[in-house]
Amino acid sequence: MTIPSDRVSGEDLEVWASAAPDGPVRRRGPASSRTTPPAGAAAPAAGAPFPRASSPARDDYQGCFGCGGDSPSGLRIVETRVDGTSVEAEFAVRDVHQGAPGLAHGGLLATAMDEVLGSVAWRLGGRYVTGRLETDFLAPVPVGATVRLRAWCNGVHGRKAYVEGEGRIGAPDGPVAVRAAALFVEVPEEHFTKERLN
Ligand SMILES: CCCCCCCC(=O)SCCNC(=O)CCNC(=O)[C@H](O)C(C)(C)COP(=O)(O)OP(=O)(O)OC[C@H]1O[C@@H](n2cnc3c(N)ncnc32)[C@H](O)[C@@H]1OP(=O)(O)O
Repeated sequence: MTIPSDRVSGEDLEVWASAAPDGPVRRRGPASSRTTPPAGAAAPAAGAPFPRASSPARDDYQGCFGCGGDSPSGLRIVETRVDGTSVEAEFAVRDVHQGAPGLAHGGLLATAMDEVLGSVAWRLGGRYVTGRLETDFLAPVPVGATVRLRAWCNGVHGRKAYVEGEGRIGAPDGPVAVRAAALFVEVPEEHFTKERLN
């Protein structure tokens, strides 16, 4: 078997400078250039409130798999703290979220990151959709665990918002299980109506 030359080893775990509220975070390699703000991107002012106090996408629709209360097997993510630079949220991993027996499915952890990163994007003031989502899975998450999520914006450039976040097991300072960096793209209202089939 040929091992790909770009395979990431444990030694490649590096400190990646970011606007994380607690300073640089550790990733398996840097976020790609597609999720890193370009030179000239507007950086959110430290400590300033988000332009939008809440996210209409969350408040107005309970059918969302990530945050809605009407989705029986949904993640039911609840936001626990919002300040000018970050959003914190959490959800409990249930049996219906399993991949391997007793462990959360990775795709659902990516969904959770999409949700909390998206909440940050919507608080920037526009209507945003995920264009690209990069996810690092760092530790398995057992069923029954609470995943503590946190996300923040690294910069805005035109229609593009660069958002990053992490999910920790059990407590806000618990082991990091998942990290994500994403590019959100601002879209007009018609985006949400023109493709609807019913
Ligand atoms: C509280 C709310 C929580 C919500 C959480 C959930 C969020 C979601 O999951 S949204 C659903 C999943 N996402 C989608 O369905 C989006 C589907 N994709 C689309 O509609 C389009 O491809 C869309 C809107 C992303 C971009 O299309 P379009 O509007 O034509 O813009 P386009 O010109 O292609 O791209 C705009 C810019 O973004 C860049 N871009 C777009 N996609 C990507 C990508 N995947 N990677 C890198 N750059 C990208 C383009 O290069 C372009 O950059 P520049 O302005 O510098 O030239």
